[in-house]
Amino acid sequence: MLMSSINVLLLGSTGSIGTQTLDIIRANPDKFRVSGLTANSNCTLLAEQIAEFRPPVAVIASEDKRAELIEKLAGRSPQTQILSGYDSVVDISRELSYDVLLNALVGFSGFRPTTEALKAGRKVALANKESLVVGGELLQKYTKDGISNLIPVDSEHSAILQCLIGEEGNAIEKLLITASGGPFRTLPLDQMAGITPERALKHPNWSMGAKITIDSATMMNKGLEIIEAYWLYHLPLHKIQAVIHPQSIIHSMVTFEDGSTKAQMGYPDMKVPIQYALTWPARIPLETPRMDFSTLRELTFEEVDFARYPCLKLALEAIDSGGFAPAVLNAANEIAVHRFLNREIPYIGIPKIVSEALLSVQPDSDITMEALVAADEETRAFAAQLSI
Ligand SMILES: NC(=O)C1=CN([C@@H]2O[C@H](COP(=O)(O)OP(=O)(O)OC[C@H]3O[C@@H](n4cnc5c(N)ncnc54)[C@H](OP(=O)(O)O)[C@@H]3O)[C@@H](O)[C@H]2O)C=CC1
Ligand SMILES: CC(=O)[C@@H](O)[C@H](O)COP(=O)(O)O
Ligand SMILES: [Mn+2]
Repeated sequence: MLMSSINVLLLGSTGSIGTQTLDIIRANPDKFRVSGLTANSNCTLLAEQIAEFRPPVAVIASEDKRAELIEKLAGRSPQTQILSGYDSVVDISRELSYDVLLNALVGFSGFRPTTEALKAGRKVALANKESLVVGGELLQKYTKDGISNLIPVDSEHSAILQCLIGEEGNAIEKLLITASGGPFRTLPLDQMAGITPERALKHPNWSMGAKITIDSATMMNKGLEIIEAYWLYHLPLHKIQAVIHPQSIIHSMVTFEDGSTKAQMGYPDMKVPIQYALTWPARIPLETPRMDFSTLRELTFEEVDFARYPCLKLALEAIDSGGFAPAVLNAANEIAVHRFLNREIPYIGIPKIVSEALLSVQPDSDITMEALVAADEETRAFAAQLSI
């Protein structure tokens, strides 16, 4: 039972996770308050959200959208301080008064806010898996005992967290991270070159932002999630395995040393892990379809074929190499996905760019936030000019 309301700073409020988080907050006005909202450039939706939730602070990261935001808001929430610029997103993560920061930014843009919040001893509910991919090693310094101040929103990592309740002190033999396999799980390999952005953006089970939807198709998403699990749950890599489960009903599983395997299930709905991350370790009611086992026909599983999903292999190699390799992997992937969506490169160009970047960009310094930012920039420049 929650005793008092939870003040949420929501970064990326206009995105897929951001809007679903606001649905949860709207449904529970006595349990949650909004401390701050941020968007990149969608000032129309941000203005509506500010008018509805009346937060003390809101940030539009694109400086040139500030005037438009204020015009659209038309004085509907005079108590909200309007800031602009990406640095303001980082600053409020460190300085604002709130109980939990929900990081629903996409890509590298989430890394600095997560780092600053954790460094300042704040609690972070993390959807932005890229924060841990880029900076897992650095962030270890700022996380307390395990995940008490860093709570996963990602459905697989939430599933693992739920499986681990009551298992303190019991050794884990394996984490099984489920993957849908994306829209091209059964496509003949010789047809991969012709995949269009429209087809790749049709995820079989989940409705999500564009970047993660392409990552799901290539299974880079599962690679990022294995790295995320590595830093969250502190297990050697050989104990973290991806398994294809096309129905996305089992969100992940944990096998213990006595051979018992726990699985967390539910129809695909991100509101479940978002709400759980906000209220953890408590649960509160949520209106979402309940599992109906009388209509559930099959739960199937397949091994991952690296020839079909080379991005997953690259991600495993990057975390095995350590150092800056995961940051290079992430930056190159972001640029490659962007170029694919812009029709500059074919679908099969995505792993080519990532692989070239991993071979070519090799920063050599201590891992600090500044060095990771520099590695990200260097890799982006490299990946943007690579001809495929
Ligand atoms: N969607 C899902 O179901 C799931 C998502 N995740 C993870 O959650 C994160 C968010 O994903 P998703 O909601 O799908 O992404 P979306 O693209 O839908 O939303 C991204 C949000 O971040 C803002 N944003 C984008 N770039 C910047 C930037 N450079 N500076 C500041 N703000 C920025 C966007 O603002 P604007 O709208 O103005 O562009 C938007 O509010 C990702 O890390 C993803 O991997 C994990 C599991 C499931
Ligand atoms: C909902 C969620 O957590 C996504 O990360 C999802 O897992 C993507 O689906 P894939 O299993 O296809 O990567
Ligand atoms: Mn996931």
